[in-house]
Order: sequence, then C-alpha cells, then structure tokens
Amino acid sequence: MQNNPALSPTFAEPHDADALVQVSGIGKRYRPDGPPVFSGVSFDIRPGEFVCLIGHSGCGKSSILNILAGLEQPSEGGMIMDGREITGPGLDRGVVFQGHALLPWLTALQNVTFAVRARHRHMPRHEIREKAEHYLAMVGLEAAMHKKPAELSGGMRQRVGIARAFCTQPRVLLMDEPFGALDALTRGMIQEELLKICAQTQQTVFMITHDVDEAIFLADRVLLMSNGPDARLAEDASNPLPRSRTRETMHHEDGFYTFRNHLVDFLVRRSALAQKAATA
Ligand SMILES: Nc1ncnc2c1ncn2[C@@H]1O[C@H](COP(=O)(O)OP(=O)(O)OP(=O)(O)O)[C@@H](O)[C@H]1O
Repeated sequence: MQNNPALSPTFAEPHDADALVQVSGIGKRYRPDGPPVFSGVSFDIRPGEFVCLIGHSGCGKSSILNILAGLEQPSEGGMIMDGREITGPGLDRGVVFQGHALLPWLTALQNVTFAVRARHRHMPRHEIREKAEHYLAMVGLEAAMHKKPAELSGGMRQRVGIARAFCTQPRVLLMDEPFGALDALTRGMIQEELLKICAQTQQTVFMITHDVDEAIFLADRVLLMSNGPDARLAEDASNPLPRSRTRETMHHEDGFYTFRNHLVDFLVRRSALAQKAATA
C-alpha cells in the first residue's frame, strides 16, 4: 500500500484478511455543488469470488467499476488490491464493457494477441499465439478467429472481448453489463461459458448487471446499491445456491425463490427505503 495519509483512517476499517480487493469508504462527487452520486461504499472481494453489483440506473455502478479499473478517482476513500493501493489503470485488472471495444482493423485473433503481447512483453511469438488461440477456443470461436469484428455477430464480438480480457490473466476481471446488448439465447450461452471458464481458472470477477437471474446464476455474492443520489451499498447478499447450479435447473434448488424474491424486493421496494434512511 502506498503511504497516503489521507486514506489511512478508511483503511483502518475491518476487512477480510484473505481479501484480494479491499474497497474502503469510497464516494464519488462529479459536481462540487451537488450531492455525491454515492458515498461510504466498502466491500471486499476474495480470490476466486464472482461478485455482482445490482442497483437502479444512476446509483453509480459504472462509476464504482471505473474506480476499481483505475479509470476514475474516488472523491473519498480508496482501494487496495494485493496489498497495494489502486491509483490508476493496470494490467492486473481486465475490463469488459458492454460495447466490445475491439480494434476493427484487426481479426479476432489479432485483437487477442495484441492484448497478450501488451501483458507479456517478452513472451515468444508462438507462445502468444498459442495463448490467444487457447482463449478464443474457450469461448467457442476456433472457427471465427481470422474474421474481423465487422464479420462477427454481436455475441461473437462480445466473446472476443471476453477472451481478450481472460487471456491477459488479470487478477480481477471487471465487467460492466457485458451481455446487456445480446439476445436471450446468446446471453445464456455466454453466461454458461463464462461460469465454466471461471471454475477452470479460479478467475476473480466483479460484474455489474441489471438482471437478477443473471446475478443468481453467476454470482457467489450480490452487492445491492440503494437508489441515488447519495446511494449506499445497502446489502451484501451471499448466494445460497450450490456452485454446481445450471441455468436449466437452478430454479429447482432449495432457496432459489427465497433468494430471488429477496433481490427483486430490494429493487422494487427496499432500494428506495434504504436511500431515504441513509440520507434522512
Ligand atoms: N464522467 C461523468 N461526469 C459527470 N457525471 C457523471 C459522469 N459519469 C457518471 N456521471 C453521473 O453519475 C451518476 C451515476 O452514473 P453511473 O453511470 O455510474 O450509474 P449506473 O448506476 O452505472 O447507471 P446505469 O445503470 O444507468 O448504467 C449519473 O447521474 C451520471 O450522470
């Protein structure tokens, strides 16, 4: 951790000793004369955990993800990852946005090798290529790796984006509604692939979603934000379903409907009450 006296009081908060990421009392204010978008947000992410963040539009979810990515600075509080303060972007964090953000003049394979090369500057060319091919195969794109983004469907482009993020083997993968623009069928398929890859690689993930069922399928923990302005992290809900769940059968698992109702009730009712209580 860098020696930043301004942050020391917040970092004194209790955190899980095993946490990979420790977020301490972060807040964001874009306009000095207005209320903060959110404040006092603290949570931990343990290694290998899949954490989803849910909340109504405008409560600051993307701002939190951008702060974790180092693309934005918090107005208050701070974060530690692997014992060091996050102060800017780094290759230890891979980011997948809703728009795939691929380089349009490169093929799928070249887009992925570009990322591997940036991460592993001294890796031999053939190893870079093998790595890129491996991750493209993992997301089911063996046959399409020589196509350019314009020749791929939206779902395929998003999968290239996921392969690109995974292949750099970031300590944490940050995803901002990565499947928001996809049709339900493609979305389901990619969710399953993602869960499989995460299980194989023990990848740590922080993901924003609006979709309660997506969160229940993917997440070990669901963080619930109250409504903005001055939103807070209102609840930290552990997923009671076994990790072996599948999309087809998860609604038969004990606790599925109780957990789902809990999340839906938060979004429909408690998120507004939590905001009133926090700002009263
Ligand atoms: N760069 C910025 N400059 C000024 N205001 C911003 C900036 N980025 C976000 N905001 C404002 O901060 C608030 C939260 O935005 P943010 O995108 O973080 O919310 P969100 O919860 O991710 O919303 P959504 O679910 O609609 O994507 C909004 O009122 C937004 O207008």
